[in-house]
Amino acid sequence: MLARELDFTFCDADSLHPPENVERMAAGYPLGDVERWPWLEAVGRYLADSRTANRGTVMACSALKHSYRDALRRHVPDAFFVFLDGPMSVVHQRIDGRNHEFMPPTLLASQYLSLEPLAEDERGIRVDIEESPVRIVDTVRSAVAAAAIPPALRDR
Ligand SMILES: Nc1ncnc2c1ncn2[C@@H]1O[C@H](COP(=O)(O)OP(=O)(O)O)[C@@H](O)[C@H]1O
Ligand SMILES: O=C(O)[C@H](O)[C@@H](O)[C@H](O)[C@H](O)COP(=O)(O)O
Repeated sequence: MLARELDFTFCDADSLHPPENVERMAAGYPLGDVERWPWLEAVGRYLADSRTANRGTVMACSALKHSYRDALRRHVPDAFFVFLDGPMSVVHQRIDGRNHEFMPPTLLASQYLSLEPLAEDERGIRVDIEESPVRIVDTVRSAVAAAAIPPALRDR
């Protein structure tokens, strides 16, 4: 939805996991840093290639830790992160009600344990997942547009 509004391409980072990561998650085991680094590199490369092709991309990605986002920023330094924030109970309810190719709902708790919210020094925005999708897209679109204005020209 956001990609459509921005006229960007969309990619789900789930599609960039190597098969062994997919097998691991499907078997109910959480990934660790070791398994995530090659995946994050693939995500970063995808974003850098999009940039080279002058194409904006919305990447749906569980870039849970600051260090993971640093890895992505090494490929695309001005990446804008949208932190979809909300209580675990809400996410639990939602993923219980969906069909996912490989992620069992039992892995959710470990995702929250790894989660590091966006820090002050990170380019991006936090949005509340209990808002409607339309409202979230609107908020993000405005934030992306505002972030595109050079700091020296803001608030004039
Ligand atoms: N803002 C929202 N309000 C209500 N339901 C939502 C919202 N965002 C996502 N959902 C629902 O939550 C479920 C999980 O969403 P999904 O897009 O699969 O999440 P993920 O970000 O983990 O890929 C889906 O059924 C989706 O329709
Ligand atoms: O780093 C990880 O542990 C995985 O990337 C993991 O986060 C998985 O990809 C998603 O949780 C499942 O995909 P959804 O984003 O669709 O829930």
